[in-house]
Amino acid sequence: MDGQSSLILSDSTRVGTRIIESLLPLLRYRYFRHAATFIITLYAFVRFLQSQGRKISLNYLSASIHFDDSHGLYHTILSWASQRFAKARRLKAAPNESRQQEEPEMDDGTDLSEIFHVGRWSAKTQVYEPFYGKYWFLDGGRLFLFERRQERRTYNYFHQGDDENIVLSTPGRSTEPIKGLLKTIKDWELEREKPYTTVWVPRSKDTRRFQTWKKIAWRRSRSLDTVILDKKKKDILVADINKFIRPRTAQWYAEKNIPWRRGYIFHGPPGTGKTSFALALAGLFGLQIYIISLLDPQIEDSDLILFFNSVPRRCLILLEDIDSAGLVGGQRASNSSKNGGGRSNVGISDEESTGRISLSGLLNAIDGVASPEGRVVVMTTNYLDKLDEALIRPGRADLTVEFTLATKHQMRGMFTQMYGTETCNINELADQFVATIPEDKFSPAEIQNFLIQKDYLQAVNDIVAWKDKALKAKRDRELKRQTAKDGDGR
Ligand SMILES: Nc1ncnc2c1ncn2[C@@H]1O[C@H](COP(=O)(O)OP(=O)(O)OP(=O)(O)O)[C@@H](O)[C@H]1O
Repeated sequence: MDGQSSLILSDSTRVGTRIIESLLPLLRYRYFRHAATFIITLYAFVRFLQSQGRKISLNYLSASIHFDDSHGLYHTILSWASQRFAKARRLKAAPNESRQQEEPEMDDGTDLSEIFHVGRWSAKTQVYEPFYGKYWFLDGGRLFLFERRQERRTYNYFHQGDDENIVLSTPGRSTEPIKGLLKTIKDWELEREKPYTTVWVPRSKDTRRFQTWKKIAWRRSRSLDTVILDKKKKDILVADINKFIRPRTAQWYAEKNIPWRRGYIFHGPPGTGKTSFALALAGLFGLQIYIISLLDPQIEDSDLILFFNSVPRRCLILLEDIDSAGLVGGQRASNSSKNGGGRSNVGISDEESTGRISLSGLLNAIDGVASPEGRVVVMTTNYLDKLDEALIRPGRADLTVEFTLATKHQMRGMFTQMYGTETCNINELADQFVATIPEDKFSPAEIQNFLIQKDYLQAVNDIVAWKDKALKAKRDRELKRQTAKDGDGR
């Protein structure tokens, strides 16, 4: 420490000591002591009255609606509040990875040859939410309170976690004004350029006691136009869901005593758009998506029933790659293993199997008595012919939709979609592009992967070389597979 700073320190110590010394005589006066005690007591009393008054007014003189974070509207309200209280003094940096918010459309400031540093960029594009606490505001001349709370939950001896909820309150005894506010918030959400889809997956086994599902994403809905399919197939499915989810249909099912449920099977090679189409359908109809992986070792038959029973009334349940879950041929995995067939995850024995789902367990969950009405189940598979008849019978799978390797129509659509905004003769270039690639050889995912690396001229110029190389690679892989199979057979 240099001489100057030690001088300042000793000066301030001396001043402090002098103040205390000058106050000491005052404390000797009785009246002063009484006055000080009175002021402190009065202050504590006023604070007590204030807090009690607040409690009484919130509990008895106000109406409120609570939303926990598993509620479909939770993120809509939070997102609305983030805009409304953007200037609040205490904000919380939104966990971008879980919210999957829209990326701010700002220039990243670097050209393609420079290294783009995600950390530096994301520091500039951080999204904020109101911090936990209370926020009073006026809407339509009425006073409201938005409260964001965090509550510690003990799931079991080893596991604790934080659950969040939002409470909207208003003075008075009726919740109607809050419902009116919620309508405003919903309209605000609808008026946003593109709607969002909420994606849920099951919580881990230890934390399922209080809530079954965990939100993993809240993302912009994929537009149906971006999944390029045969128009007829698309129209049939869209019309089917559109009819199914209407209240009138629900009533009809109830009158006829038929369970109001719908199931679809999407089958086809990998990368042909099965998952993308399911997501786009959910976005189109405003359905939340619940994804169940039958390969999850933490999922047993009883869990499946719990999952199906705890989804909301109208939603889309996505059961992906249903053929790879040990359900092939209606038997547990062990049988296919003993027969030596199938892919590795199918061909595991019961003892080795980490998956604990049986076909009957899955069928029970789908048809369960307590399974909610109005849900749409989409099952995806690469191998329709390997599925058990029981799974694909009408009632469980009402429509079966085939997804094929890219047709000329699809390749054309993908090309125009990729470069449609460029100033070029898009139709002519698309014709040129499509003329060079054979149909039914590449998946739309492969075509997409090629296109995203090129501009429109490169795409047209490089497609022949790419096609030859890709076809050769496919032939080589097939040859290797065949040789390995022949070797095993010997
Ligand atoms: N028909 C299509 N139209 C537009 N894009 C497509 C189409 N099919 C696939 N894609 C693109 O390919 C990628 C993979 O698609 P997706 O995951 O939907 O395929 P999938 O059939 O579900 O594959 P898998 O059977 O391996 O699960 C996505 O990025 C998607 O945009």
